[in-house]
Amino acid sequence: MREQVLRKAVDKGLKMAVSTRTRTRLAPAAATSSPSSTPHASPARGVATPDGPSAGCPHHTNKSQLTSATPSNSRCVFTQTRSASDSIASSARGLNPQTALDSDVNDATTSTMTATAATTEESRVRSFDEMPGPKGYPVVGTLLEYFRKENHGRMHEIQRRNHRQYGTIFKEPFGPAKNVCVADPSIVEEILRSEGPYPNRPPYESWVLYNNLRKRRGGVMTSQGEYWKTSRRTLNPKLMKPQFAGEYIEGMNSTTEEFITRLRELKAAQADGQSVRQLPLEINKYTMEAVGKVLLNVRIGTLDPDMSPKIREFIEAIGVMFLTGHQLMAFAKVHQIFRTKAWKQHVQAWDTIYSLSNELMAQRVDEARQRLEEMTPDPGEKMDLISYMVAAGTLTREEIIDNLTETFMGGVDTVANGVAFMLYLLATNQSAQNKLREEVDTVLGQRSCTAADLQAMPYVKAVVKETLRLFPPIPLNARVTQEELVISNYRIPKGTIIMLNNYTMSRDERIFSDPEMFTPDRWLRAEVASWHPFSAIPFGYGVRSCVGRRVSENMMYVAAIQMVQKFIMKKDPTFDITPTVRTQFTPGPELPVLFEER
Ligand code: HEM
Repeated sequence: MREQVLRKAVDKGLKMAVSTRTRTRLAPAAATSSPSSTPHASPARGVATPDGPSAGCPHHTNKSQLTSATPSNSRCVFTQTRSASDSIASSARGLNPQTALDSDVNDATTSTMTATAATTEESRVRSFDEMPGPKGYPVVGTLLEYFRKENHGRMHEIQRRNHRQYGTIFKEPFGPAKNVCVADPSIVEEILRSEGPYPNRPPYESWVLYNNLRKRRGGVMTSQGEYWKTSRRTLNPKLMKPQFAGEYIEGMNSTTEEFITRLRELKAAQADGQSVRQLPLEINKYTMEAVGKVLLNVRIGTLDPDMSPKIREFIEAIGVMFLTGHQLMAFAKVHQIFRTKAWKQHVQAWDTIYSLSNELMAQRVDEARQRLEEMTPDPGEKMDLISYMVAAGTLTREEIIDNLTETFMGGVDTVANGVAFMLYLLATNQSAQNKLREEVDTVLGQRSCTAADLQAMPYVKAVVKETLRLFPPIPLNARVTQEELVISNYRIPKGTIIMLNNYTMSRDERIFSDPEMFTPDRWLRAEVASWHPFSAIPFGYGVRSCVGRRVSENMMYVAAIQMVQKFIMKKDPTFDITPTVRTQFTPGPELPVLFEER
C-alpha cells in the first residue's frame, strides 16, 4: 500500500516531466560526447556592438527554423543581421512585467519569429569556412590568447572583443575544437528551442575522464543520451516543480540563520567589527550546507566553528577539483596521458569527494530503501529527494550517488557565486538595498519567509534577476551540434561546440538600457516586454536547463531577505572585486562588503 502511494507520487512526477518535455520540438538526434571547452566570462566595461555580415532569411515565418542541413532542405535558422530594433520588435512577445519575475523562457510555449526580406546573396547558405572569426595558430588555435598572463580569467573580454570584431556569430579554433560563438538572443532562441530530446552540452572533459578512470557512470552534469534522460526524469519532479521546491525554504531559513551567526563571530574577530575575511569561501560553505540539506536532507556541518577534519578535507577537495578542472579545460586527455601534476591533483580531489559522498549518501539510500519496504503508508508525509529517487526505481544505488554528487558539485559554487555577487551589488547600491529592506520590513518584519510570502515580494525577485543578469555565474553555456545544421545561414558541421554567450547578451545596450547598472526596478517596469526573452537566461533553457534553478532562486531570496533583516551592508572602500572566470564567474577571493548591525 505504501509502495502504491509512493509509486503514485513518483508516476505523477514523471508524467509531469514528460509533458514538459513534449513542448520542445523534437529533432532527430544521436547522442554524442564531445570534449569540454567552455570558456567563461566576467564583467567588461564597454558594450558590444555586434556587427556581423548581412544574412537575411527569406525562407520561413514559422518557428521550426533550426534544420538539418540536407542539400535539398537547407534553410537558415535566423538572420544575425537584423538591427537591434528589428530584433527587439520581433520579440515583442518578450516578457510580461507581471510574469517576468516568476517565469522565464522555460515556461514559454510559443515563438513568433518574423521573417525578414533578403536578397539572393544574403540568403545564400554559406560554408563553415566562410564564417568570420579569429584564425589562431595550428593545433592550439586561439588558446594562447586565453592563457596569456594578462588575460587570465578574462575570457569574457576576449569573447566580447571578438563579437565586436566579427559579429554576433563567429567561429574560433579553440585548441583542438572549432567553436562557434553566438551572442544574439534570436539565434540562441532558435538553437535552444529546436534541440532534440537529448540536448548535448559539452561536459567538463576532466570530469568525464575521471568517471571513466574509476568506472563511474556519472550523473546529469556529464552524461548524455538515455542515461542522462533517466537521471533527469528522476531528479526533475522534486527539484523543478515549484510546490516541491517551496518545501526546502524552511531548511534554507535555518541554514541562513546559522550562516549569520557565523558571520557575526567572524566579523567580531576583526578590528573594524564589520568585515569578514575570505567571505566568498564562507558563502561557499553556507551554500554547501544549504544545497546539502536539499539534496541529502542532512546537516553536513560546514558552518561549524569546530568543523571536523573530514569536512575540511571535503571542502578543500572541492576547491582543488574546480581549480585543476579549469587548468585541464583544454587538452585534459594530454594531461592524463602525461600524468601531469594538475591531472593527479584532480583525480585525488575527486577521490576525496566521492569518498565522503559515499559516506554521506550510501547509508541514506539504504535507509530510504528500507523505509520504503517496511513503513506503513502516510500519504501526507513529505518525501525527501533521496527517498523519492529510490522510490522511482529508475537508478541503481551507485547511479543515485553519482547523480547527487554531480548535482551537488554543479550547484554549490554556482549559487555561492550568485549570492556573493548579490551581496556585493546590494552593498554598492544603497538605494536598492533600502528598497529591498522596505519590502522585507513591510511583508515580514523580522520573521522568516515562507513560499507564500515570496508571492508578495516582487522586489526581492527583481534583485535576484538583476544580479544574475549582470553576473551570470555560468557566463557561457554551450551545446554540441548532433547533426549538420544551418544556423544564421552558415552550414555548421555535426559535432561543433556552440557557445551561447549569456554574459555578452545580458549586457547588450541594444536591449537593456544602462546595461552596466544594477537596476532591479527594470524588472518591474513595462520595458520588460520589449526585451527578447532569451537575452538573459542565466539558467539556460529547455529540458537540459539547470535542474537547480528553483532551489537557487529560493536560496538567493532567503539570503537577500535575512541579510537586510539583520544588517546594513556597505562597500568596503579599501578595495574592489576582480571578477574572474575560473570555470565559473567568481568575484575573487575577497568580497568588499561590510556588515553593520541594524
Ligand atoms: C544561481 C545559481 C545557478 C545558476 C545560474 C545555474 C546555471 C546553470 C546553467 C546555465 C546550466 C546549463 C543549462 C543548459 O545547459 O541549458 C546549469 C546546469 C545544471 N545545474 Fe545549475 N545553476 C545554478 C545553481 C544550481 C544548483 C543550486 C544546482 C543543484 C541543486 C544546480 C544543478 C545543475 C545541474 C545538475 C545541471 C546540469 C543539468 C543537465 O545537464 O541536465 N545548479 N546550471
